[in-house]
Amino acid sequence: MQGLSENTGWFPVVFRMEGERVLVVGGGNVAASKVQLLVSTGARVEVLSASLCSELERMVDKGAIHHFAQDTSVQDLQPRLSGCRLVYLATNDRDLNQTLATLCKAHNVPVCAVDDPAISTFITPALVTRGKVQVAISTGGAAPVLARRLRTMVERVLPEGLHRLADFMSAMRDELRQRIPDTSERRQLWEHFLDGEGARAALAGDKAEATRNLQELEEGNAARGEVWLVGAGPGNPDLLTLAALRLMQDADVILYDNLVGPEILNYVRRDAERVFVGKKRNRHTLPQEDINHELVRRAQAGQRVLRLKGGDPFIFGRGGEELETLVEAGVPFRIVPGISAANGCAAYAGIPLTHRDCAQACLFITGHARADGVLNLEWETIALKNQTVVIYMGLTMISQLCAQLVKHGLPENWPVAVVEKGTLPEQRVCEGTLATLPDLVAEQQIQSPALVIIGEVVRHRVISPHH
Ligand SMILES: C[C@@]1(CC(=O)O)C2=NC(=C\c3[nH]c(c(CCC(=O)O)c3CC(=O)O)Cc3[nH]c(c(CC(=O)O)c3CCC(=O)O)/C=C3\N/C(=C\2)[C@@H](CCC(=O)O)[C@]3(C)CC(=O)O)/[C@H]1CCC(=O)O
Ligand SMILES: NC(=O)c1ccc[n+]([C@@H]2O[C@H](COP(=O)([O-])OP(=O)(O)OC[C@H]3O[C@@H](n4cnc5c(N)ncnc54)[C@H](O)[C@@H]3O)[C@@H](O)[C@H]2O)c1
Repeated sequence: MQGLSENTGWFPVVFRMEGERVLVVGGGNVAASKVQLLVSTGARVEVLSASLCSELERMVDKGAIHHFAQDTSVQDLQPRLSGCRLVYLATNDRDLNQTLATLCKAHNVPVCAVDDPAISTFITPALVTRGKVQVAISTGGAAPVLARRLRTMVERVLPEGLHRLADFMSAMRDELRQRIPDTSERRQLWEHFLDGEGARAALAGDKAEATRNLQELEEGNAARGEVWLVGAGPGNPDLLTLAALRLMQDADVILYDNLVGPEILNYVRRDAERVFVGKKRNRHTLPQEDINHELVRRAQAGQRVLRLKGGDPFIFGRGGEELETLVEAGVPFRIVPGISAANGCAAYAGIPLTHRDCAQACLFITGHARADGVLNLEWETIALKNQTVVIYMGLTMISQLCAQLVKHGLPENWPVAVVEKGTLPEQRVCEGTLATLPDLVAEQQIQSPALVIIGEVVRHRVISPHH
């Protein structure tokens, strides 16, 4: 299914730990780091180890944990397992950890051997905590240091008062549930709240202002749909804008084309409805008029509709036509530009689109032919030196294109490149000339989506030694 990532084998859930018994075997620094996390959940922690590091000793002295001063064998552990929620094996004895893990599994008690994810039935994620808000980061045991680095990054972006915001929302939830029984209406209200002044007030601890703002939103809360026309860029999710990402997380429904791949759709809110509206050359799944109509219909029903387009909506994206319909119907909209294929492919192929030595201009052209198969272009203005020509959707007409440019005055050895699946890991670049390219494309079986770049800048192509 599109949008689902591959099988990870691990599933993060959030367990209620208050008052639960947890055993930790081992008394070193690693045991201490797990014990600290566990104690902060309200779990009853029992540590089994002959020796304790100073931190664990301090916790025993404070009465925060129970200590059984014994080196642990199967016989010692077995009678303690009943009624036990989790077991950590944190000794420095790999064989022992393995034997004890087998015992725990036989008794169906979840176990983490800190030196061996392969025999563990659970592992500990890196955690960022702001009151009730917890962000858990796991690499499935692959790279704990990476998990730790990501934790630092998340720490930096989460706002300081997040716990206050969560507490405020929690406190208002019951009331709101009674006043607004409809779930999707309630969710929309919360999202408007989070976008605005109310959330800022709650973060800063100003409950009165936050309450006032929420009330205002509620009073003016006739469900109001809108359409967001968003460019998703050339394919690589690294090239999404922050605005695109935010709207992808907020939308109720998304209408997307072929050029928006699963890599991008992965970033759309999980429970948003997804509508594929197709669009491959000459094979529209939904005709453009139906798409326009669908956008209006859904917005008028109160949905926040994300119209997600490959590249930029205003560059060969028919975004203009969709907006005209919205304006006629009085539907509010927002436009978010995307990185167009020309920019993305040029950068990822290392071809500068302009260059002081040879190109002072750059033309973007669509290579989409008329129904009779003829390319109807202003060849005199295209077949010029000192400029770069970028052709979108030019692959099927490549022979005609090259022939016309030679016929209108460009030399046969004029450089041309085709970038297939630009910006994605599978990207291929095929370089040739107006004379050789059509055969090269056929030989190398270049497929769409592909972008054609014509001009001397192709000779200035640069490739980083690290790639
Ligand atoms: C997230 C964090 C939580 C925590 O510890 O609370 C955590 N490890 C952290 C740090 C860390 N761990 C290690 C180093 C030293 C560098 C290195 O050696 O690589 C550092 C860095 C440091 O300390 O800075 C060594 C190490 N760790 C494991 C092995 C065994 C192995 O992989 O085979 C070895 C090799 C031992 C050796 O060879 O001697 C195994 C596990 N470590 C996990 C979690 C689980 C997987 C989580 C995931 O990725 O999903 C898992 C499977 C089991 C578990 O512990 O539950 C915590 C971040 C703390 C934070 O938030 O700052
Ligand atoms: N998961 C992680 O986050 C992580 C991080 C670093 C290291 N490690 C691994 O975790 C292991 C423990 O690391 P550490 O730094 O805490 O080691 P450590 O040597 O400081 O501590 C080992 C502890 O285990 C105790 N122990 C030994 N045999 C025991 C037994 N039979 N019963 C009860 N306790 C026993 C020792 O008394 C000691 O307190 C290491 O082998 C290392 O490979 C895991």
